Amino acid sequence: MLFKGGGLPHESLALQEKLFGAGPDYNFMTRIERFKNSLVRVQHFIRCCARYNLHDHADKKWFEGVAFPNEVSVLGPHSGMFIPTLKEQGSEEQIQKWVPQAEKHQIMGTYIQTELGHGTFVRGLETTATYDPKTEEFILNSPTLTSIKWWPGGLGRTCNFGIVMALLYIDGKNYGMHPFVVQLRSLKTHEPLPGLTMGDIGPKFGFDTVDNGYLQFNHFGIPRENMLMKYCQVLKNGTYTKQTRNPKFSYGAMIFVRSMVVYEVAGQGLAKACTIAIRYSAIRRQSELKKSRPEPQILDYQTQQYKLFPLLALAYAVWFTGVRMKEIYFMVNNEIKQGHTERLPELHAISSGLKAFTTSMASWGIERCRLACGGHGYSAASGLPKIYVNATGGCTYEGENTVMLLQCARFLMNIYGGVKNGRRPSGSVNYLGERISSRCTLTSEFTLKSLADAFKHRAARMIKEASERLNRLQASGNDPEDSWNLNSVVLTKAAEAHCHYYMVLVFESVVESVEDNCVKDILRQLCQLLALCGIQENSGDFIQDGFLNNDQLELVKQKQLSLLSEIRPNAVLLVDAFEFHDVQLGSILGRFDGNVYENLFKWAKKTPLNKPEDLIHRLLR
Ligand SMILES: CCCCCCCCC/C=C/C(=O)SCCNC(=O)CCNC(=O)[C@H](O)C(C)(C)COP(=O)(O)OP(=O)(O)OC[C@H]1O[C@@H](n2cnc3c(N)ncnc32)[C@H](O)[C@@H]1OP(=O)(O)O
Ligand SMILES: Cc1cc2nc3c(=O)[nH]c(=O)nc-3n(C[C@H](O)[C@H](O)[C@H](O)COP(=O)(O)OP(=O)(O)OC[C@H]3O[C@@H](n4cnc5c(N)ncnc54)[C@H](O)[C@@H]3O)c2cc1C
Repeated sequence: MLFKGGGLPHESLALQEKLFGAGPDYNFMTRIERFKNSLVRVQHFIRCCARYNLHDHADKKWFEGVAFPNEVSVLGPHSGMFIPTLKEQGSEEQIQKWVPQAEKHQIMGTYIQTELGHGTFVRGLETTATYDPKTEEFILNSPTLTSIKWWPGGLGRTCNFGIVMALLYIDGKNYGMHPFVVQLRSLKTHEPLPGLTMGDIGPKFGFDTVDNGYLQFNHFGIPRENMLMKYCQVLKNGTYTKQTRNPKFSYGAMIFVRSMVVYEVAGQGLAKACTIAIRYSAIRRQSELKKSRPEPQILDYQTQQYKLFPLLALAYAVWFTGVRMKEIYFMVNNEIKQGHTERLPELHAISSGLKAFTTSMASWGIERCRLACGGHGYSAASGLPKIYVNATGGCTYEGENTVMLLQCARFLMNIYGGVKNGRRPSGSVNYLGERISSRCTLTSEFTLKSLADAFKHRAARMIKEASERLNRLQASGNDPEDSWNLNSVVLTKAAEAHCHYYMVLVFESVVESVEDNCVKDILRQLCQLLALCGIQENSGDFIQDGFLNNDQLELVKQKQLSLLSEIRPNAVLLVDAFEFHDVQLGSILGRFDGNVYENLFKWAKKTPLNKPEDLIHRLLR
């Protein structure tokens, strides 16, 4: 790749230094300043991509990580949702009409689905698009207060286009949710078009650099050609035609982002937090390990290793799983483009499950990294608060995690039910076709195969028991909906167990694929630690059916603790291997040069509160 490893053109780094280092620091800005500063960088980013002929996706992603460290810019919804939806849901003519303009940033778009009153329940969304054959227009309207579009990124002030998800009505009949391309603002004045009320929804937990906004339609007309018509069409006379049986094709944008979130949000966020916490733990000396000996690196305390090394293993696991999730998405998406939709249900399930599982684990892990860094971890200078608020949004957007796990569970129940009726499962659920062996193959050697088999056993057992409990609830007189709700905690745990097994399996396959024996051994240690911690933290799942006994759990704990000291010598190298540039990390604690104290002091002295002309200073005189 052109830039991987910091070959960024000097001026961009200078800009970054100015914007992030020498110039006004992100942490010292107000929300409005952060938003405006982000727009300056968006313009610079777009110019640099043109100037350096940056087209490779990985290069642009790397450069984005430098230009927008641990933050989402308006390019997120534009490139991550608006353009992919045009490409996936638009007809050839529509793609030709809008994609070139969007890719040249002549129009900036977002994905407008969520409303004040509904986010999870897409079928409950209320915005309407009523076809008028006389004018050959769709009339978009927000019929209620709760139907006001709410949350879309870039909607508040920036974007002048959007893909609006609305209920299609023709002759009074509701055809369900469909995507519509809507121009929101004048391309000359940037003012909202007549019939639209728009604005920013106000300060949030994070995402300061994105103007998440609201949009209210007041009988707003758009041309018939603006409904994305790859899979279904509305003819001039109002006739509705469709080329697919699957009504969920209009949900495609969500699968795409969920599939990307695993690597881009969970993987990157946790890997950065581990880099900061482990580098800092190698710098920080504190307390006394041995009488009259110098203060040790805090990374030499077993408790510090116990906090951080399982997270390092998890960061590698989520990173590898995110890479695999992207591969699967593009593979299945290509199949769908050729008309083979058989694997769409599995893609929906695994992307929903892994998005939920990995963003939850990453949020928990990033916070644990902060806690391991003492007071300086609590400072904005650590970069950890910004990494946290950016990553944890992923637990909510693109489908709240609980709801996503239930979607995954729904697929698992369908598959398990099919197995009982003689259907052979394949892909990520092929193990559900195997007989569940109750014999545990775990030995003190803890081979990756035996560890993966333990997680396979746990997932298969929990899915089987969730299915049986669902049947019992129905057999005892509950209707299917109540039975599902009364079983939903068990169902989410079965989905988590499935995702956990999938992640261990991916990690095992990566380790086995490594040729260099030294690297293989180190990655094997991380994979073992990931699995052993998973067993330890969910031991109830492994002993409930007698699969593991207390003696084996004791062996698990001993091996887990011995791995900590085995990993210690390579810990810093393992985070350096993520190759984050200091600008991407945005952390004084995690600086590659380790020069923490001097830069922490310099940074603090720059804080606006220390400016002599500052108001408080005058008040204190
Ligand atoms: C990168 C870095 C970024 C970084 C930048 C990120 C910036 C933030 C961007 C954020 C953008 C957003 O949040 S955009 C808004 C995101 N919103 C959401 O994700 C809403 C979440 N809710 C939903 O997706 C839906 O409501 C869902 C929960 C799936 C339920 O949908 P329905 O009620 O229509 O469907 P159900 O009745 O549950 O299921 C009916 C069948 O349809 C199937 N089904 C459901 N959804 C399906 C789907 N998408 N594809 C295929 N099939 C699907 C089910 O498996 C069932 O199959 P059978 O079992 O075989 O019948
Ligand atoms: C940072 C950020 C960026 C966003 N960007 C966009 C965007 O660009 N475009 C866009 O359209 N939207 C966007 N969203 C909105 C996002 O998609 C919704 O917030 C999300 O889908 C959840 O819907 P909701 O907020 O209405 O929560 P609700 O659906 O009201 O859920 C609230 C809680 O209720 C519970 N719950 C809900 N349904 C169920 C169920 N079926 N079973 C069990 N429990 C349930 C869950 O605990 C859930 O957390 C963004 C949100 C955030 C936070």
